[in-house]
Amino acid sequence: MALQGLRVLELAGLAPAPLCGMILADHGARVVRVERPASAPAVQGRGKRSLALDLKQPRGAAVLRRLCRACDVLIEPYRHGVMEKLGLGPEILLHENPELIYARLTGFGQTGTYAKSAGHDINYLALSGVLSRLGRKDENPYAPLNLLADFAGGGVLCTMGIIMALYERTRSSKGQVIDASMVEGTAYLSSFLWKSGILGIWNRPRGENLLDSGAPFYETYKTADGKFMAVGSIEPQFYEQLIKGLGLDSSKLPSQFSISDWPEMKKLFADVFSQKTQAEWCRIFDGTDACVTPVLSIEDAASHLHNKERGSFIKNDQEEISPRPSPLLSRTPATPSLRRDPYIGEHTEEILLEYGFTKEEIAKLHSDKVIEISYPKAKL
Ligand SMILES: C[C@H](CCC[C@@H](C)[C@H]1CC[C@H]2[C@@H]3[C@H](O)C[C@@H]4C[C@H](O)CC[C@]4(C)[C@H]3C[C@H](O)[C@]12C)C(=O)SCCNC(=O)CCNC(=O)[C@H](O)C(C)(C)COP(=O)(O)OP(=O)(O)OC[C@H]1O[C@@H](n2cnc3c(N)ncnc32)[C@H](O)[C@@H]1OP(=O)(O)O
Repeated sequence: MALQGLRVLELAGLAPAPLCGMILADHGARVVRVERPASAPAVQGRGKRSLALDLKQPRGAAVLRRLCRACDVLIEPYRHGVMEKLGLGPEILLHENPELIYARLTGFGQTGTYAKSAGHDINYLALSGVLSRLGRKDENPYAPLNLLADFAGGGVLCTMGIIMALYERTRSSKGQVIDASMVEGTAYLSSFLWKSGILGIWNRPRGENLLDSGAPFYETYKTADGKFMAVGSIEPQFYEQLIKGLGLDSSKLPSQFSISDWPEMKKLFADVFSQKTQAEWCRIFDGTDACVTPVLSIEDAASHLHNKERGSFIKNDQEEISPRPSPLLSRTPATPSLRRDPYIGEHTEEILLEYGFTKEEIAKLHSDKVIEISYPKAKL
């Protein structure tokens, strides 16, 4: 795997940092999740091991410093100032390990008025400018779950930063600090919104444009069985196939880009789509270039023929289904762990031994409650 041998410490965070760590683990990195003792169970722990360590105790922070001397990447997801307060700021850790990649994944970044403020995906999305463009006509802006800022602008772009820093390190033998702000990450991945002004596709109010549910040919429609179809027939040659599949006569319809007719066209399409089930529409549109696909549920996505053929989803030893790592690397593909996510502190001892702690040191840290060791219950 591409990241075989890479040592990563991921300090436990809510959503974005765990995705970042999981991507690295899927590609072979040895990711240790450093968790607060007695904390809530983590998610997105695929392929990781868990170390329960109390960083609030000076000896706990000292343990982390020692681990950082021997690792490649540290991912920290706390507000600016938290790591410094613990004596674990980048100046100290990079001084002790100049090759360390110190990735700071926060909402507002390390500087600026909001740097120390609490926030969540919706706040970062709002401050990036992107939220103002999301939503339907005459409705309030709408955040698409916590996918855009937390995961795309946060977890994924932070992973990219780490990979770029690792690549640069092969030349310089030097680590560096990554300031991954989810506000900026969200804006950056949405560069199209800023850089496509010349196309004139965003100059109407929210929900009245080509790609924001304004156009009848870029929309979802309810089917007779209460499911939905997604329509993305933008180009005229594909739109023509949509009209054909719907059984309509294009000579009797307004032209595709007659914006004033869009609301009426939507009503027409909605009426037609409501007359057949999702399966019936799939039989009509599958194999055509109409750009019409079923809106699958999270549960159904894995069993769709196309996704099955590609093995796009995997099942772990608990029968839990999740997406396979993407993209696919031809020579060094990711081979994600199929084991369940770790319990908090399940690997504390194993990890500390691996990083050079003695059994006596571990026992002392344990009896002083600096670390927590939990053993998985045996299956009887
Ligand atoms: C929309 C998403 C978030 C969705 C997450 C949800 C899935 C979950 C959120 C709440 C969960 C529920 C809740 O916990 C209640 C139940 C608990 C139960 O066990 C399970 C069911 C629950 C219902 C549970 C269910 C789900 O899990 C939830 C619904 C996001 O947007 S995520 C992105 C958030 N933003 C960021 O990550 C940006 C950077 N971070 C921050 O800005 C802040 O961390 C944040 C997120 C605002 C939180 O602020 P907070 O004050 O809590 O933390 P920090 O200021 O960063 O400081 C961290 C403190 O923790 C200390 N610490 C850290 N590690 C250790 C350690 N190993 N040992 C000891 N102490 C540690 C650190 O020293 C800091 O202490 P101080 O505050 O004293 O300095």
